[in-house]
Amino acid sequence: MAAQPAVTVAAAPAPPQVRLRRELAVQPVRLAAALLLAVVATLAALALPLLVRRIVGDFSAHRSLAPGLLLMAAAAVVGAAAQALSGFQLARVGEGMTYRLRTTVMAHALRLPLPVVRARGTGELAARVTSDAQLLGQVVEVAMQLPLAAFGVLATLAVMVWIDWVLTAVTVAALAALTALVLLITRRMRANVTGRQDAVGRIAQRFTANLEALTTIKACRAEPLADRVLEQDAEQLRVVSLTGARLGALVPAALTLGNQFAMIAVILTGGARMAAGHLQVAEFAAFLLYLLQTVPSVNTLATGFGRLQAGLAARDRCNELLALPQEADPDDEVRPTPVPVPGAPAVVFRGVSYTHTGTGRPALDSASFSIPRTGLTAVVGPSGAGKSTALSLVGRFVRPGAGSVSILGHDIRTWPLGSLRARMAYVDQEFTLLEASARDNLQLGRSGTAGDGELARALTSVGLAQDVDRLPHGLDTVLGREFDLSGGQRQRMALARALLTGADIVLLDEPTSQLDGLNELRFREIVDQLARHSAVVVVAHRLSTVQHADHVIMMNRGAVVDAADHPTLLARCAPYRELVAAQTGQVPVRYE
Ligand SMILES: Nc1ncnc2c1ncn2[C@@H]1O[C@H](COP(=O)(O)OP(=O)(O)OP(=O)(O)O)[C@@H](O)[C@H]1O
Repeated sequence: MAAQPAVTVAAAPAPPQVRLRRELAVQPVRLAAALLLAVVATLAALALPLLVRRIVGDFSAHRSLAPGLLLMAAAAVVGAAAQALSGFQLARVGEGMTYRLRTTVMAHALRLPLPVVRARGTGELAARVTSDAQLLGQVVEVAMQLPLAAFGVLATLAVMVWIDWVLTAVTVAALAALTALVLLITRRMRANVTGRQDAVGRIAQRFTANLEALTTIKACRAEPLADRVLEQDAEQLRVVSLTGARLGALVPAALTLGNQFAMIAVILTGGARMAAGHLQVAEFAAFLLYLLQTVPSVNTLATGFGRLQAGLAARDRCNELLALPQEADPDDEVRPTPVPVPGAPAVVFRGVSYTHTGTGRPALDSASFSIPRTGLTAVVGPSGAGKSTALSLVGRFVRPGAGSVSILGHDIRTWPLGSLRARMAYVDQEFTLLEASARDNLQLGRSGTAGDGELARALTSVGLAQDVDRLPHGLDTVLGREFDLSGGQRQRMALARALLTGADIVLLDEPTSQLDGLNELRFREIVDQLARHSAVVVVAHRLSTVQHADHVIMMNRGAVVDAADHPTLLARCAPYRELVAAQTGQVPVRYE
């Protein structure tokens, strides 16, 4: 066997965090067009009160109103068209960013280590790509609207200064008080949105978990219990949302109040100035129109800050997920793929320990064993002995806390993850199928596509050819929803998948649990076929499988008790004898 290299592998780097400025710069042309159109819309809106002033002047001077009216209509139409086009461009930029964010977060989540995904929960992770991504998408619109609204307000104020600086000073004083109030409210909104999104994640997680366990819930009549727990989550979400709604409701109230104060102050001051002869009626009318025109921009500024805070809170939640390291090593892409050492065992465990997150007791405790390059190896032992955990370590779904694992003569850490898994086929306890066609499910894990003949041979080997033929679209039937397979059929489908991969190491976790007598016989034939060229490792409870194995590893409480062939273990290993006796109904198992 090759000497074990000293390997130090850092955790994989996370993908880049979501940075709004960088995201906005991805579509510069579209963004520039949106900005330009928005400026046109603002300028058109600014022209309207000036045109009103001109029309009032024309009216007093008995001049024709037609040119002024025509100009006004043209400014209104151009402004409206520019506003609509700008909004659409912004929406496209926003949707583009949401798409990138969703795909990045989903791709990252799929590459996280299994224990991390389990600890987080599927529903909670799903909430990040649904509700958080949506909140973040609206930030683009807001990020553009805020400077434009600020530009609109400033440009309007400049024209207002030109008309009457005293009235403008009164307006600015009223608006400043309003802005301070709104900023105070929106600052508190960000923390509230984080709390609300956390609560959305919790409810999504619990609901998903309950749907996945729906058969058990129904069978145990546990619907009321599930209702109660879900109601608690919904109540938490309601309470945190109410706090947000309270803050949100304060913003329009503050806006209305501020606008009304500004209007009253301007009317009083304007009346006094007109009485003193410092202001004309036409100027005052134009000023009032400008004041009214600032209202939507000020509203946009105030509500935009709130939406921005919500988007930033969602960004922080997505970034928190993106910061979690992936399971692959950083240099996986460039690392050379090791060549299997001739004659080296398929798998070697040397003093391997592993403790599942959150549990105090190691599931594997200094376990050492070796699995030959070909043949059938059965891993046996009482429930909770650590058999499935050992398989997870071989597939590098988890990494050892101590000790080392070698695959085909090389430390497992030297294998790029993709190359390592390409050498293995793994059939888990749930015989999972993807929501995809039977054809795609069969070819999962295979490097090239298989022809119909090869697929048919694999299906015949596992006794599934007729069942697949009976599906409405044969191999092209999408499995998982209305057309599903029975537990035993799924199990055989997973075996057919293992057959088609041509892997060096085939890991089978309790593969016969749902097979009838005939199919168990078939299973043995398939395993014999596989074991001629591969190392087949079976976590087995059935004596029939164990007796048949070339090599048996007996485990208990995370340790390897003994390893040899079946007759040798029967002769020298008392716990193994007890296990076999229990299988044949002779004596109960007494390990603990
Ligand atoms: N995802 C997990 N999180 C926490 N603890 C776990 C997890 N999976 C297994 N364990 C614990 O690790 C120990 C070994 O479990 P493992 O599934 O490896 O045993 P096993 O021998 O395969 O059992 P069985 O024959 O019942 O499937 C058990 O004590 C179990 O409770």
